[in-house]
Amino acid sequence: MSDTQPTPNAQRHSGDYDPHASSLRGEVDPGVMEELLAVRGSIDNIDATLVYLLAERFKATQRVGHLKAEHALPPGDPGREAAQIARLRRLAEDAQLDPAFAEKFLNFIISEVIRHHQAISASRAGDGADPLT
Ligand SMILES: C=C(O[C@@H]1C=C(C(=O)O)C=C[C@H]1O)C(=O)O
Repeated sequence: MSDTQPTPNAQRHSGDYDPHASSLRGEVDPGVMEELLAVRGSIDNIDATLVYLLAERFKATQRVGHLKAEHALPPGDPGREAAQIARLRRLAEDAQLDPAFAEKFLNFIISEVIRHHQAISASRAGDGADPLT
């Protein structure tokens, strides 16, 4: 990359991350290690993308949290969640991803979102609780 090009966020904020860090050094054939590192480069790119996607999703759900608190709506919406989970399970099947994993992953995220919504609502109610935002 030339000096005049802006550095992508993923590289700018990677700190002292060593993409070659491994406990396998010296134990693996150098050719195998080379291939492993090439694949790990893709894994690192995917992980960085996941972080950015999750950050955007949480920005959106925080807006929903404030809207719900403002209008005294409950933090969770089980009807919406059931529809989301059914949809994600179908998408996972199409993508050859384990649907049970997709469901568990979405439930994990949603439970964190609901926790945030509860905190937003509590802080609006003036009970001194810190919002998790
Ligand atoms: C974001 C919302 O709040 C909760 C979180 C959801 C999510 O993370 O997708 C979905 C439903 C709600 O339980 C919402 O109601 O849309």
